[in-house]
Amino acid sequence: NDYSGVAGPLVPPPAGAWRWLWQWRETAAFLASHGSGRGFYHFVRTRYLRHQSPCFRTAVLGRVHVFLSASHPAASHLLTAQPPHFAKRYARTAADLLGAHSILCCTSHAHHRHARRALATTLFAAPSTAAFAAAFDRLATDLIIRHWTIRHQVVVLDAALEITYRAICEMLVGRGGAGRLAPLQSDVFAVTQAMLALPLRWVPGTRFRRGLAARKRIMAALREEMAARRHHQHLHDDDLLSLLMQRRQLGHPDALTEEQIQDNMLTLIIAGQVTTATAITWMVKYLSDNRLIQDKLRAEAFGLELKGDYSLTLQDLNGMDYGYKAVKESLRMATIVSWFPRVALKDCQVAGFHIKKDWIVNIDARSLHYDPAVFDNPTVFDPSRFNGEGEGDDVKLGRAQQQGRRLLVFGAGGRTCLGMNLAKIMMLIFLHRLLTNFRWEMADDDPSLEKWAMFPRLKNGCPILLTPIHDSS
Ligand code: HEM
Repeated sequence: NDYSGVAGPLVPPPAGAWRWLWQWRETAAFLASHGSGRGFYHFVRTRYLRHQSPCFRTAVLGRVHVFLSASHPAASHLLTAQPPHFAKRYARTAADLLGAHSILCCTSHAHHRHARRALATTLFAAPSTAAFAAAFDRLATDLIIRHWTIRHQVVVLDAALEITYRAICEMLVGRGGAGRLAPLQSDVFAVTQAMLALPLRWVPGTRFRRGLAARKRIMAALREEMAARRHHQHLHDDDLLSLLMQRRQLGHPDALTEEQIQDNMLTLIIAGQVTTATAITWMVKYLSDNRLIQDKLRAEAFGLELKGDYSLTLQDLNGMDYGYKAVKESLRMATIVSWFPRVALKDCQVAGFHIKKDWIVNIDARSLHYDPAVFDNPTVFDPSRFNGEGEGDDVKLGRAQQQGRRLLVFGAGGRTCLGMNLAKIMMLIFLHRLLTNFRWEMADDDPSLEKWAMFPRLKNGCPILLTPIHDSS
């Protein structure tokens, strides 16, 4: 699918009454691919093939959607230049579930800038990143060394969801507050599941209604936590909630309101937990399919010569050169967030295509990550494609540099993922602890994807058979 540079016509839909039929069929095909084991991207791939263009038009649930391959230069312009006539747009259901103030959903550039500055300056300061790595290492060690040692078979996705949830909650509300959020993991899951559901808010028992009810319980818990902190004047420095509440008390220019804080706490959990757990799961799967790479990574991990009951630091993670490449390659192959939606605020041209006001342009990262013109042998898991990426100069880019720079796993421009360093830290730590304690292989090779999942993931959750290192070496 090398479509870069090609600007074919944006095939118009049939006219008149046939258009309704076409819209209905497109929606039905989209929902059918979601509800099948092939995953929702099947819908997109088949349309690229049909239209033989980097851009095609479809209609889902009454909205016109344009898919634009991120291989096309116009796509990176849309992401990085953030032209004022485009705004980020998730489905209405996402805004209902995450809240009107969620950084993921706010469409106004000014509101977004304010929320992003408030969150980025508090959350991602260097000391909090080191503390986060230490907390995640404690959780991963507890899981892999203490719990997995007595098991022969484990399901990676379940375990990864559990520890990413706990790590993110601890970062947001501290270890004490995480106790209040711990019982709400199933509610967070219900909100995630509802994000792609049909918005049947008045029909009892629907996924969307369950998601809204779950959001209410999470918001109530966050309100209680904030009230308790205010009551006891209990605003420590070391978690995000305290920092945001302090700023509010002090009237800081980057302060968020109570509602903005609550919506964004939920957003960070949703944006960070399932994405990272899914990425960890795919990484484990790719490495069970590529045992030589698994062994090479293990050699690097043992070569770090960390002694005794060590805890991993950011400096240790910096030494995991091949590990880092494996993380990047897993992210490329899995492309957890397949496309990034933007809405046109007026009629305009994109890559020679006429786009009308209110159409959604989805910038498709997956087609870029599997484009052979950009990534050599894109269906092969090969961390060494990034060898030599940090070397050379900008004028004459080597192939590895080109491949590294075109990666779009965390988006680009002003809406780039706020948690990308945290996600990479979690993946590297998990990888290191698994490699240094076990060899593993898949216990069930069924490639089917989970139906109706927000991000593509294996239906079986990636069950693996573990062999402790000291038994097999
Ligand atoms: C492997 C894991 C992750 C992946 C693949 C991922 C991917 C992405 C992508 C592609 C975007 C941009 C979407 C767009 O432009 O439309 C994004 C945005 C975002 N991500 Fe992540 N993410 C991950 C983990 C995390 C974590 C751990 C957090 C925080 C705890 C997080 C918080 C956010 C936030 C707040 C945004 C919105 C940024 C904005 O709009 O300014 N993500 N993520």
